[in-house]
Amino acid sequence: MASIQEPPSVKTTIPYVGHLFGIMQSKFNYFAELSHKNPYEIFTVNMPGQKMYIVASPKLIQAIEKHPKTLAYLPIEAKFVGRVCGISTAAQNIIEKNSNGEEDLGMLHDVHAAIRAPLAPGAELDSMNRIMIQNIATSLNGLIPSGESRIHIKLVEWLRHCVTIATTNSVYGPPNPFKDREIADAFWEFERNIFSLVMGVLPSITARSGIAARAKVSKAFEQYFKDGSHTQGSILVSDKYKAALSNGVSIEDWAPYEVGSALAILVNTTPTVFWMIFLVFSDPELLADLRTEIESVMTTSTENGIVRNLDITQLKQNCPLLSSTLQEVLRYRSVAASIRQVMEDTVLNDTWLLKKDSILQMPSRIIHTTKAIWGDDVEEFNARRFLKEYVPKNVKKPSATAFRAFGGGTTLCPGRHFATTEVLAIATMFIMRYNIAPLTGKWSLPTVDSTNMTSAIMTPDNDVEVEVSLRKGYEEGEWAFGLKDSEKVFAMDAEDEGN
Ligand code: HEM
Repeated sequence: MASIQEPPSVKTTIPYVGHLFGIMQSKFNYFAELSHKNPYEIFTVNMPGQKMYIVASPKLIQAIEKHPKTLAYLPIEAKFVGRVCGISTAAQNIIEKNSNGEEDLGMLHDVHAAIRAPLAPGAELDSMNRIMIQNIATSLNGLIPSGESRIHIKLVEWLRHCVTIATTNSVYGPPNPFKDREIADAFWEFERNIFSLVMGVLPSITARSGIAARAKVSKAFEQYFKDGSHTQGSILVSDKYKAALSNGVSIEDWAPYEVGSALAILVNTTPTVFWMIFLVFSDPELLADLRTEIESVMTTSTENGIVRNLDITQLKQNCPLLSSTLQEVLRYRSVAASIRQVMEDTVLNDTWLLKKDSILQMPSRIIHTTKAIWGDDVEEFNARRFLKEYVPKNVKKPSATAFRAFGGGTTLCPGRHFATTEVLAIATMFIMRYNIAPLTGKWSLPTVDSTNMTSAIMTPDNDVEVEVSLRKGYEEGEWAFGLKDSEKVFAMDAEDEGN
């Protein structure tokens, strides 16, 4: 039997002041570079007052997911929710009680169950998806004013507003607080300030504008719940609210918690759709191939004028290059941290001893940039990488578990079905309907240094100003989306395969 030992320590050169900085590092290349220089399947990074284990192997990640109670996520969320959301001590105590869902009890346990059910394939998800795609069609139908053939936009800003409105209208229903542009802008101001809020060092000075912005969105949510507006929203919003209230949380505390929850549903979709559009339009050959593929499933009716229909179910099932492109965008731009707290000494695979109170991280950036998994071209964007017939150079076909953009195990992103529908809807309509050209004349990949700790996808440091013009031959008529029921799961993540 192999000897049991703690993972080897690896020297770091950056000064850590706490594990929050460790989480930030997983957003950039730091841990990936460290891991590629020290090819262990798991290693230890010692920080003052905090030991952190960094995992670099998909096989070991699978072993970790088998210990959801001892290698747990919810106690970490319980610790930070107060700082992110600014809730009362009474509510913080409720959240921390049974935070690991002991005996299936506890507020976080109940809220998480209320999140997962409506976002799983079924009638609830279908109804949210339909509202979302309807809103996207409205935004895109109004992008170029009637009678004009082109417009200049800031791509990130435009996409962020389109995604914010489509997602929140679908979650919060007609009385959606985000419909008020001031509330939506305040939410994004709060998001920009998350790191200072979580750090908690003199927040009234370092996170002043974030606190004010959060209070503004929170007030709007307080009114929303007091008016009973959640009864007009999705089951997602009303069941979460019921779960919180039944655990004794007040409306005044649930409102700021809801602001924090909105981070999960909003922060990753805009950068994903931005990179998808950027990477497709900057590669004319890929753009042409995608247009041919999507054209084969697009239908056009002329009964009441020209109406072009993009059926999302068809796109997901019958456009392999489109699916592969989205998966590769997610692989190439993912910076998910996937954090766990070690609740008690745990031995993995009869080999690695993980000590109680340590933090465990499974950064997607390490797995997604390992040559031994993906091949020598791992650093490049290759839209064909996920096609069934694609043969990578110098390596076996990567195991599906090496795709970590939606995390995995107990924290596998429950919004992945909704998110892939949203990204595909926006991206395919841009691809089929418009030409896009950067105003600088050149597609230059933006840097991503300001990527925030809440983001699982790199966010561009600068916006990209583009000219969007109507595509020749597609100037006339209306555009719409179709969506059949989601009984058949679209398996973009290995954990959905076999459904
Ligand atoms: C392309 C867009 C998206 C990406 C890449 C993404 C990715 C992720 C990742 C990596 C996690 C953490 C997993 C882990 O720690 O192992 C996560 C968590 C989560 N995501 Fe997503 N997400 C996206 C969109 C969405 C959307 C649209 C929703 C809701 C409608 C959503 C809801 C959530 C929730 C509620 C969690 C927390 C789950 C938990 O704590 O157990 N996500 N997401």
